[in-house]
Amino acid sequence: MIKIQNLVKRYGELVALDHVNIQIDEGEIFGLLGPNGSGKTTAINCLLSLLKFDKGTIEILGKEMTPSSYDIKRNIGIVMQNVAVFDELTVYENIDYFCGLYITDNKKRKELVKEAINFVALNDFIKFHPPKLSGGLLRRLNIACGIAHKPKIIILDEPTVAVDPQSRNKILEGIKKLNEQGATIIYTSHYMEEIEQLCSRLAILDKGKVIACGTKEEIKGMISLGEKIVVETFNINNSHLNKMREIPNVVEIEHKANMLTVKQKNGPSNLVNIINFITENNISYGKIYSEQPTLNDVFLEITGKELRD
Ligand SMILES: Nc1ncnc2c1ncn2[C@@H]1O[C@H](COP(=O)(O)OP(=O)(O)OP(=O)(O)O)[C@@H](O)[C@H]1O
Repeated sequence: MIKIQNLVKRYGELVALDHVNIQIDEGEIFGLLGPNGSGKTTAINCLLSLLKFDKGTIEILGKEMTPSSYDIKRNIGIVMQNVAVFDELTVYENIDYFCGLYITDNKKRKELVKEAINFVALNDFIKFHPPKLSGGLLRRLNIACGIAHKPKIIILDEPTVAVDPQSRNKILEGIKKLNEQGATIIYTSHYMEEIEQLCSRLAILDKGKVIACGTKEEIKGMISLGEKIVVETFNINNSHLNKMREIPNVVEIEHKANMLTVKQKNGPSNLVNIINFITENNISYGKIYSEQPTLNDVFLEITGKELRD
């Protein structure tokens, strides 16, 4: 569906995209994850030919994307980071206007607008003007305007920023539904939980570079951290902690407020080893559980900093 090769974009001295390679297949929900300023919006704007870039090629639906590729653009729905609707038009009129840019048949457009309104659950607000809507409802209107014409590719640039949890869930459910109906989705976010929940594959961007790309499992497999074992303990001392560091696969130990976190490399009996140590040393414990690495752990191990620094 989309092939980005060796994309370089500079703003003066700043290299905003540094030889980015990404391929997105039909039917995927592809996540672009990265901290603020990592280049997500720049990548989207290059993809849409809204920005000129310095080097590289972009193909969409098998053809080179250029500013005048209207046949390709007709197949793309875009939901920008900043809400872009007309305050003078009602909810209904806004969706009808954006849909009308692509669909000229009045009857068909009416059906599509109705469908989009149902889809984002704005039925009770169709006569409202945007300034009267809450932040979450406004974002839902923005989405309806971007998707009403049923495009093959839908690009959403951080659509849940500053949205209440209820609207956020509705937006995420809606994106899954659009994908089930056949749309290929590109979703940018700096929330790793959303990307984990939604996306089949993802690329992690940092300072304009793709530092990891693949399925969640592939990306988590790139790092040495296998799992984190967390134990609620009450009488553990420094001598115990030092001995635990010698248990096979243990790479890091932290003990804070009665919670012991043991980071381990992949291994067959990590949890058993920790439980055995605790019981053999008469350490009293409450909860004990094992956590798989998160995308933040991947980011931390590769870049040395937290995703949300
Ligand atoms: N028009 C511009 N002129 C100069 N620098 C820019 C311009 N637009 C973006 N940048 C810089 O390019 C880098 C990438 O910005 P971009 O907006 O693409 O990142 P982002 O990952 O989308 O961030 P955010 O999550 O904050 O939207 C940042 O360092 C930003 O300051």
